[in-house]
Formats: sequence, structure tokens, C-alpha cells
Amino acid sequence: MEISKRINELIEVINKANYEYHTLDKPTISDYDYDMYLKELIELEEQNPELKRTDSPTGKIGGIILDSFNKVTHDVPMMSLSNVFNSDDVRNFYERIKKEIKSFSLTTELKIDGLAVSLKYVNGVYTSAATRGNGLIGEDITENVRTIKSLPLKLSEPLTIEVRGEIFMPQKSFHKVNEERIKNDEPLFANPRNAAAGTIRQLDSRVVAKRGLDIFLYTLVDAKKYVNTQSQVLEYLGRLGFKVNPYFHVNENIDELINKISEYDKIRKTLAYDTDGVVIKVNEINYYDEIGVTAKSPKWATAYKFAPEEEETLLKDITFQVGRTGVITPVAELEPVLISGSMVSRATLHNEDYIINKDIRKNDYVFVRKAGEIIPEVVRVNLDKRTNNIPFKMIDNCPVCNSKIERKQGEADYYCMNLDCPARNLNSIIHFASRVAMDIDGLGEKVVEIFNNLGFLNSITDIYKLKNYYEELINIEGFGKKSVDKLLEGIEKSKKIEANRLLFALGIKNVGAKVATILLNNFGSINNLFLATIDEMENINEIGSVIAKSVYEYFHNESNIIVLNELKDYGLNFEYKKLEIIEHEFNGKVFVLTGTLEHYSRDEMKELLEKHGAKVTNSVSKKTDYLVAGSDAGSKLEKAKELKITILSENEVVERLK
Ligand SMILES: NC(=O)c1ccc[n+]([C@@H]2O[C@H](COP(=O)([O-])OP(=O)(O)OC[C@H]3O[C@@H](n4cnc5c(N)ncnc54)[C@H](O)[C@@H]3O)[C@@H](O)[C@H]2O)c1
Ligand SMILES: [Zn+2]
Repeated sequence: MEISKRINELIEVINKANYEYHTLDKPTISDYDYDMYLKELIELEEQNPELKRTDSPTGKIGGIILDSFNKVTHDVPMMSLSNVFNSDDVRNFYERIKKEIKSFSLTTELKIDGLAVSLKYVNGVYTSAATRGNGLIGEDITENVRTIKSLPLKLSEPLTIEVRGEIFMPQKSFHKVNEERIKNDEPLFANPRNAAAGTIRQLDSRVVAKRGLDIFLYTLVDAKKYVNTQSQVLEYLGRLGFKVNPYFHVNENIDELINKISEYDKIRKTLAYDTDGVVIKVNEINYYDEIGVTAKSPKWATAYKFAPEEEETLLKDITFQVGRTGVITPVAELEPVLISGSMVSRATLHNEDYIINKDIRKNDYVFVRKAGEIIPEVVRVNLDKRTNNIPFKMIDNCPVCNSKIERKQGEADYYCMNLDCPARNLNSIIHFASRVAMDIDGLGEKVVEIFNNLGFLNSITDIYKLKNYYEELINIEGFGKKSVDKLLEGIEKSKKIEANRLLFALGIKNVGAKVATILLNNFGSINNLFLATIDEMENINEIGSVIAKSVYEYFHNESNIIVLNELKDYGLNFEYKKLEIIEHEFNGKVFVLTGTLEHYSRDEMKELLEKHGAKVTNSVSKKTDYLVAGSDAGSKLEKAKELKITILSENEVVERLK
């Protein structure tokens, strides 16, 4: 009973992962975890053949074929590879073949982390390309593959052949694509493999051409016709003009093979593209038929999967981050440690159960893993180094607003139940940074979301602490030195912005940009407004009781006071320079601006008119006194003429202001 339940559970998890990975190009679990689930399922099915479901994913290759591309039937199926994870597995693989074949050698090739593709050439000319799909039927990606610069469109010999290889995205292209996506507010690709797969299934091949894909070839279909061994295949492909990975080796025995694998594991860290293992193949092609295949993969080859990189470091503290939905995520604050080329000082601890199951405690030495994902995680504790005898205990109150937190039934996560919790609403940070408010360049919606996910941005005051995390920020996927420098510069600049903009940026209910300016025009500074009574505010012409009350409430809420004090400490500008209105015939007149002005920008013209007591609005109506029309004026000009409103040119305005 227990076992069949676990099998069903594993199948469910694996099917979901397959769909997200192969069809959506958007994985939600790491490859390592996926491989471990699959391994467990394979083992359970081997030990309990009677429980093996006919629809088990262990017998299936790849994903669903989408309708957007033409389907292609492979003449020779494109199989997958079995996996091995340690040297014992490798020895077993070797021994199994040894039972059937007395003497053979094994090739090692780097396993490029991309997607498999099959290419056809007719008389030496490139004619078509297809994805692996479900192994039997793939998608026609001929035009997209044609854009790959290193792919020869004509071979050095006029052969009619089918070859197979791996399309991949070099790390440099990957980072560039992600930087571009951040700028366009698009979701990031999780890793180069997903970026390559997502790119090759683009419908517009001009987009593909710009993404910097590359390709290594390693298989010649019907190789027997031309050569005797896999190493000769690779040499031959090279001579035909294909790009072949330089790391391959013929191993005469098992020890040489195992040494080679650890050598490759070192080399791969220096390469400009991602690899996830070593492909091991019997070198002598004429043994393949004898050794045979399973439903899913050949028995004469296997893939050794590298373990994800793990590093040990001190867990200095466990802190808590509050997300957009109120969900509370525990975060490990680490002694910074270098993993896969980047410094890591924070890692996710997922939830209360995760910490308790692994018995992770403050001051423990922990192993941290970064397996292709953006967010690293703590995987286990080094118990030998434990000094703390107090187990972890979940917090009771929200770290941001101090309200009681609750664990929802059937869920692993706690939530802050306070609907007004400042951290709950990422929108408040997004609004604060936006163009109309503090105008912080480079801190758009997507960036706010990513920083929040990584635990760097929970509240608007965190914006001014970002500079303390410089080293970490430049290592986040999609960022880099240049964009972080620009962002920090934008944040510094925002400290000087006028107080009315800041007041608006705080997101006080009922306080728009206009109301913020009116309030400060009357009170002179945010500090004075802070001391103002409801009556004093209501005395202002444009301010009614609703606005007065919500401003008063905002300034008398404890957590808001903390925020304001912090902002003041960071040096934000709380003093407002009242607009000195010049006595002029334009006092109280209503203006609309349209078309392109020659000497002033629209904002400058607006400011100039406002200094002279005019009100500048957006649309023409009966209340409009003047329309200022620049060149290329359109419908507003028409409407103003219709309503017989006085129309002024830029020069006429300037004349009358003199
Ligand atoms: N994270 C997830 O949710 C998720 C879900 C499904 C699959 N996956 C991952 O996808 C992979 C499974 O895909 P798979 O079926 O392609 O198996 P595989 O990646 O384990 O191995 C087969 C593939 O290796 C590639 N390859 C690279 N270099 C090669 C070489 N020199 N010679 C031969 N082949 C080479 C080919 O594309 C071949 O199809 C696993 O890595 C798994 O972790 C992850
Ligand atoms: Zn809260």
C-alpha cells in the first residue's frame, strides 16, 4: 500500500515537472531533484514490477509536441540516455556490458546542457532540422536552426546524411538575453538550457538569430556506413565542417574512465557553456546491435550526471521575508561563500517543516547548493560542527508589521494576516519607485519582484539599504555591474527629489500627486504635515474631510512613523520649497498643452505657467481658458477651435510672460 502510494506520488510530481520543463520551458524544481525522483521511481518499479503503471513516465521520452510547428517523424527514433550518479553506478554499467562483450573501449564526451536536434543534409546541403519531441515525432525547426552561425549550410563532401547534436546557449548570450528581458519586464529564463529551448521554439526566426545560440554535433545516423567507432564519428563530423566539442577521449578500461570523469568535472567549471555530465558510449559501433536498447534509451551508452556544487558555510542567522501574498519565507543569512562562480550570502529555507525536518539551527555549519536556479538553498547541516543546542522555533509575529501570523490548513507556509501589512503589498514599493513618484531608474516592477524574492526588498526603506549588498546584486542573473551601478545612482538621486513627490510616493490613501502638492504648499514640510490636525487640513480649500482623515491616520500609525524616521535618516528630502506665485494675468487660468514645443519641454512649460499661477490640465473642455499649441497638434487643437478657446503659440506665451 505504502509503496504504490509513493509510486503514484512520484508519477504525479514527475509528470508535472516534465510538462513544465519540456513544454513550457519553465521548470519549477531543480534538475537534480528531478533526477532523484526519477531514480527513486525507477528503483521502486524494478523492485516491484507488479506495481509498475503502464502510463509511467519512466518509459517516455521528452514532452508534448505543440501545434505551432509542423510535425516531423524521425526515421530513426531519438532516444534518451539512462543516468548514473556515482562511480559504483559507472562500474555496474561497465560490468553489464562486459558480460556480453569481451573487449571494448568507452568514449567520454562532455554532456552539453542544451536540447537535442536532428539535422538532414541532401547532397551536402542543409535541408531540415527537428527537435527530439517525444522521440518518435519532433517539431520542424529548420528556419530557426539555420540562423545558428557555427552551423555549416554546406558540407565539405556532397553527402546525404542525418546528424544529431546539441543546441545550447553560451553563458554570455544567456546573461545578455536575461538583461534584455529585465529591461522589457519579461520573466527571466531559469538557466541557459531553458533559454535555448525557449529560443528555438520562437516563431520568429529573426528573434532566434539575435539570441546567440550555438551547436555541437556528436551523432551520425547510420554511422556504420562510414566509420567503425564513435571517436571516428566525431573526427569525421569535424572534417565535414561541423562544430565538435574538443573534450572527448577513448578509455581503455574502467579506471581510466572514472579518472576521466573527475577530470571533466574540473574542466567544465572553466568553460563558457553549461554542461551537466559526461556521456559514456561504447566506442565500437558494431557492438551496438548486440548490446541493444530499452524502450527509452540505448544500453551501450549512459550519462554520468555531475552532482550539483555544494559549499559549506556558517549560517549566521535565520530571518524572515514577507512576500506579496503575505507568505512568510525563512531565509538563511550566511557567511558569504563562493558557489559556481558567484558569492552567496543568502539562501532559502523554504518553510517551517523544511527547517525542522533537516533540523537546521542558527550558528550551524550548513551545505548550500546552487543547481542552475537563481535562488540557492540550504541542503543539510554538518552535525559534527554543531554548537547550538536550541532547535529552531518558528516566529509568532510578522517581522514587518508585528501582527500575528497563521499557518493555513494543509499548507506548509505561514501568512501575515494583516491586509495592510506594508510588506504584503509589493505594489507599494513599485509605486514608490515609479516614474510618477520617486522616479528611480532601473527599479521597475520585475526588478522589485526579483529583489523581493531574494529577500533584499521587503519595504520601501529597504531600497536605501540595497547599496550594502553590492557584491550580491551584481551576481544576480540579469544584472551585472553596469546595471547595478546605474540603479544605485538612481536611488541616490531620489533622495533629492521634491518633498511633494515623496509624499505622493508614500502611497497614502486618497493622496494623489496633486493633493500632495497642495498639502505641502500649505504646510511647507512633511514634518509640519505630520503635526497637523484634521481641522487644520480641512481649512484648506481643496482638502475635504476624507483626505484629511486618511492623512492624519497615516501619520499616526506606528509602523508608518518608523518608515518615515528611517527615510529621514537616509537623507530623503522632507522640506518643501513653496511655489512663490508671480502676480500675473494668467493667475487662476486653465491651460492645456498640445503638440511639440520648440524651446521648452512640456514639463518646463507647465512649471513656468504654474509659477505664474496658472493651472495646467490634460484635456480640453469648456473650462479651458487657453490652449498652447506646438507643431503637429492634433485632436486637442480641433476641439479647442470648436469650443472657441483662445489658442496661443509657444512664442505668444513667452511674450505675454515677459
Ligand atoms: N527540472 C525539471 O523539472 C526537469 C524535468 C524534466 C527533465 N529535466 C531534465 O531533463 C533531462 C532529461 O532529459 P533527456 O531525456 O534529454 O535526458 P538526458 O539529458 O539525461 O540525456 C540525453 C540527452 O543528452 C544530450 N547530450 C548532450 N551531450 C551529448 C553527447 N555528447 N552525446 C549524446 N547525447 C548528448 C542529448 O540532448 C540527449 O538527448 C535531465 O537532465 C533532467 O534533469 C528536468
Ligand atoms: Zn505583516
